[in-house]
Amino acid sequence: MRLRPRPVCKNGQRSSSTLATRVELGRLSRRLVFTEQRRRRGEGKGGVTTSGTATAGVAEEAGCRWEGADPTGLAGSSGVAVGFSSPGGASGGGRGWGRRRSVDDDEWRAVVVSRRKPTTATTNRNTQSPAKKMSQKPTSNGNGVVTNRQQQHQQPQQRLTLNPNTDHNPDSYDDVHNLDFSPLLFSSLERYLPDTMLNSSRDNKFHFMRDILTRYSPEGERFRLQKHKEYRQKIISNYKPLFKGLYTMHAVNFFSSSFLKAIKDNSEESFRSIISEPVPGVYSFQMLQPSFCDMLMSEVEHFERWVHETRWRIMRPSTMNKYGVVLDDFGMESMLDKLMDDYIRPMSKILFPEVGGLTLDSHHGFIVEYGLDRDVDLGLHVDDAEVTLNVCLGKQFEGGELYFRGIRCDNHVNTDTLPEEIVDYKHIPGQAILHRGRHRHGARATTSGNRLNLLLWCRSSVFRELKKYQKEFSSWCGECRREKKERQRLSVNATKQELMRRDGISAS
Ligand SMILES: O=C(O)CCC(=O)C(=O)O
Ligand SMILES: [Fe+2]
Repeated sequence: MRLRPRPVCKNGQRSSSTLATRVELGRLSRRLVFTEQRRRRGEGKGGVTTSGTATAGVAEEAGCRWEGADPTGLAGSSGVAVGFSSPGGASGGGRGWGRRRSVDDDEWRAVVVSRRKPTTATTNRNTQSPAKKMSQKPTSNGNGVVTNRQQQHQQPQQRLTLNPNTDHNPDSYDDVHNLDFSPLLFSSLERYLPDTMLNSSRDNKFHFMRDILTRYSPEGERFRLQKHKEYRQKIISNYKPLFKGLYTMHAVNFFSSSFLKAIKDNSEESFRSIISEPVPGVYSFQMLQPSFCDMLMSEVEHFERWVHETRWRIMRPSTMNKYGVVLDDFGMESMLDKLMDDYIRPMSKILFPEVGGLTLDSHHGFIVEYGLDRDVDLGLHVDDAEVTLNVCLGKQFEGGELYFRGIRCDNHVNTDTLPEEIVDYKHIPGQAILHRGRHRHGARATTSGNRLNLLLWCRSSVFRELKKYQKEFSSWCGECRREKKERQRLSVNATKQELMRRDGISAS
């Protein structure tokens, strides 16, 4: 009857330009600089430990869920989960949670599986990312001598300064894809560059900072990230999409007009005008056009056929899914990034501000497939996400209802469910739901036909970083709120008793 925390995965970082993010990244940069100073003084364990904390804070985490063979060859010898905790004690425990095979709703059995995802591998098939270009192309050093950039960027002393240069206006790295670290972290770190570097080219600064940051990311983790990146790139360069139009965002072809209008209006009122709340904290709205749903399902079928014919070994969305595919792995990552940035974040900002709804900056996008000849059901679990988008694509099916069991923080994920928290939701093709990842849920058996759903787990690295410092109480956790109320009740009672006792004393 217990869920165990699932260590989380790392992924590339998407930027968000909120003030909170900037402040937070500023703080992380300072921590990184401090650690760098300690490392130079020979204190601590050579950067790995604390650096992990600094970079882990801004690195996104992905719930890469595996089934069966591990195509990257990185799985533990048992073939089961390889758990990762972020270095520096910033363990992922409780951020992502085990998934789940359950016989009935009340059975909480978690399978702890996790895999680090690669960092933002770009999915653009034709263009090489600026980061890649930066790292590969030999360039002129300005004296007409062509040098290898790697050498060019190797500075005799790779040091950051202790105090930031607050007058310096940092460059933006938002357009540099394929980064292992957040573009914001680079902007933030720029103020700590030595004076000689401050006015150097963006390319130079980028390499200088990346070399420093890389020292803080453990080698094993970098290896895993690299392997996953290669895995993704291999698929993308071999698989020929059926519908190319699905791989870039074409909003008018994808979304229903009511959804488009609400997003365009971009106000609380416009969002509330299209949503209903079938379960408290779960928002439902018409989202996808039937033609888009059909195309996406055909694309998935086409991909699965290609996998079968080529005997390609792919990663399933999770250990609990024998079927289903990770859309990010075969070219849809940038389209889904856009879906999160331009459509889901604006809504989450209004609906889920307290769990990082306004700073969502990375995602894990996949398709789940249910039916008697596919996965049948899904046990009770929480997602490795701050906000989850779940859209039913079709086809015809019976069963497959979602059941919800209340929102819980890490500390309370296994606590009892109150009667009012027990609510079911029936999927309708084209219809989306948006809920907190920490809203405990599962799916009942699909008893006939096939059900395919699009899932987008959206994450906020800022929220995750901040959460580390706020372990005591989560305003959004049902159990935390109950405990707080109980504490207040006890305190009021104690005060009353004390007053009565004093009254009694003075009366005698
Ligand atoms: O089957 C569904 O609709 C829910 C899937 C889900 O919760 C998940 O994959 O995390
Ligand atoms: Fe889920």
